[in-house]
Amino acid sequence: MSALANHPFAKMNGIGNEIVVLDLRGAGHVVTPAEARAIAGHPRSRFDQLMVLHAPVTPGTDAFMRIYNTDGSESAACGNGTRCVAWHLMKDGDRDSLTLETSAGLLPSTRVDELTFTVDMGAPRFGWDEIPLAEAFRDTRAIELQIGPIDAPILHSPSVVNMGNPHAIFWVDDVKAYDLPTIGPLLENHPIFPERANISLAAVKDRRHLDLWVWERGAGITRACGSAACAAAVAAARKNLTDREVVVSLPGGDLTITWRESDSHVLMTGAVAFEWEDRFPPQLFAGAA
Ligand SMILES: N[C@@H](CCC[C@H](N)C(=O)O)C(=O)O
Repeated sequence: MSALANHPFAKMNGIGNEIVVLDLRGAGHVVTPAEARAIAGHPRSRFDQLMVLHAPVTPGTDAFMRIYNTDGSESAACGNGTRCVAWHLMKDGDRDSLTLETSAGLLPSTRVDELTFTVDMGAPRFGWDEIPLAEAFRDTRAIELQIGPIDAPILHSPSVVNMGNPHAIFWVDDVKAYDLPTIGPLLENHPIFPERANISLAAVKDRRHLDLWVWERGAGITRACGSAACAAAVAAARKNLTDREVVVSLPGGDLTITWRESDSHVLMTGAVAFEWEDRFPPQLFAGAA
């Protein structure tokens, strides 16, 4: 029988980004891509990201997280899921801060109020080989990439940012004027992105406000993506379109993003919601190794 049979999980969301939190600290089991897909396929445990907690690796941290997309692939960053994990680990105690870790680094997380958390998402990276891109670009504020007819591109010149995961941000006037469900997978899998990419459409409303719509690598259209909000905020500030603190409005709600001058770290603040707790039915994993 699978180690996950009858295991409890929490269904949550971070401004509409669907999250399942699975606490495997001490269990010694690593979720396989097939198990992640099986969990995503059940209505009670449907997710955009599955946040799996393992025993801490770095001394002084509280948990190491593995993050799975709907298609079973892994990511090293998920802003909305990290806030959900922070809630899960702080809900019954008297602590107001903790530090989580992924393969991309440490994520200090602080409670603002009962359902609002700030996560230090670390420093963005802008080198073409850090995104990563398949070929060298000197200026990652606007790379030479376009889709559509050569003389009348539909989308072109995205900014690219690594926030622990790869992001491309296309600048538009109205995020809903484009068919992102069709365009998103073409760009996610474009050969310029050897590890695929999360694809955002961003509209600058004023120097302190962005609209954002995201096609997520491995998950598709979601109601919110925290790392994309961070990536878009720093990309906009790098182009001097906005200040270093902005509100990013996504279909599921707002995140406040601050790109701190002192150490270049990006702070993401937003709400989480608890939906339910349940246990995985044993038959869910039949055939999923
Ligand atoms: N929704 C997340 C990002 C999830 C990871 C992404 N799909 C990837 O593969 O990098 C967020 O809130 O940051």
